[in-house]
Amino acid sequence: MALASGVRFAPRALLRPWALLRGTTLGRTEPAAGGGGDGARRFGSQRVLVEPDAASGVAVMKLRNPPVNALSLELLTELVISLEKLENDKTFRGIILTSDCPRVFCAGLDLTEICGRNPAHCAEYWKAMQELWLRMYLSSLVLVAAINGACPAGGCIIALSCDCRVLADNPKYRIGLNETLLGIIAPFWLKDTYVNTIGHRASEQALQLGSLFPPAEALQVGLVDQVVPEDQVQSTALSEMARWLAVPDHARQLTKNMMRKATADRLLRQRDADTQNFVSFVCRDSIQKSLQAYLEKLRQRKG
Ligand SMILES: CCCCC/C=C\C/C=C\CCC/C=C/C(=O)SCCNC(=O)CCNC(=O)[C@H](O)C(C)(C)COP(=O)(O)OP(=O)(O)OC[C@H]1O[C@@H](n2cnc3c(N)ncnc32)[C@H](O)[C@@H]1OP(=O)(O)O
Repeated sequence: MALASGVRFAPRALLRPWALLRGTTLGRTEPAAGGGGDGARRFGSQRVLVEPDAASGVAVMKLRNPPVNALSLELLTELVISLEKLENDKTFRGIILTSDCPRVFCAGLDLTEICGRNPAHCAEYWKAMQELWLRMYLSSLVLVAAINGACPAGGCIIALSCDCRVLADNPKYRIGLNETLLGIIAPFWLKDTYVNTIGHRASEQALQLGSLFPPAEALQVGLVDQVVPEDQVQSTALSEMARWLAVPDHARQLTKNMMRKATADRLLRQRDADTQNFVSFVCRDSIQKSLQAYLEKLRQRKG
């Protein structure tokens, strides 16, 4: 998206996301329940529901990839497209990102995308993950995460790439980077994002231990900005949004860029190497075995 200064803020898509979406309903516009004019029309895709409010310049973007909003390739792609659509529409200044699935904000990487898949698929998947993070982390819009459910690993990545996080006060809604407990490692750009948010020492501990923080601890460590009763998450996210939108866009955007560019540039400089590392790492037999065992444990845990 172009800034007043002419600086291009978010990187252009290096993927061709449209190719994945043939036959889906992306771009369809339908009236919101009880809605009338353009400002109340929904658009979106199969897995991302967008409720735009032109009057306030704020859109609510809901993840709806049941049962747990695992980040499938399709969900990643649809998120990038929906974000780009709102960024290109000058009506919008902010997005509230939340979940349409009960009790889960986002379960992180869709493990079925990297278990038993060939290296080419894993590479395509990881590039889509990088793309979403880059776009969200550098978005010129204000992004507020209204976290209304569990938020582990890749879910936490999504939340961390927003400007502000509001978490529902439910002890089951834990947030953090638990990768080590699955036998995998957070990539450097995710580690950097963690450090930027909660500091070096807290990240060092939390990353090694794979800590998933319950709400009070997440607030204490600075992983989220507010913890509120579940029925107040949306209204609090809107109040936060108003606070951020009270600042002139150009000043806020340039400041955001100043704070985040170095972290994003580090990935942009070594995107291919990061992809190769990811692929060779997750395709190792030992890693495949631990991911399979973890998935199996998740499946058996049911009921
Ligand atoms: C030295 C070189 C280094 C190079 C480094 C390079 C790269 C680094 C490599 C990797 C970095 C990756 C970074 C990110 C990683 C991730 O995100 S991994 C995913 C982590 N996610 C989790 O651990 C969460 C797992 N899920 C849960 O804990 C729970 O499901 C829940 C989210 C708390 C929700 O609980 P509940 O409502 O009770 O739902 P169920 O557990 O019953 O689950 C319902 C079904 O959903 C399936 N499922 C859950 N999570 C996932 C998932 N992440 N992927 C795919 N599927 C998932 C679950 O199996 C159930 O399926 P069935 O209905 O039984 O079929």
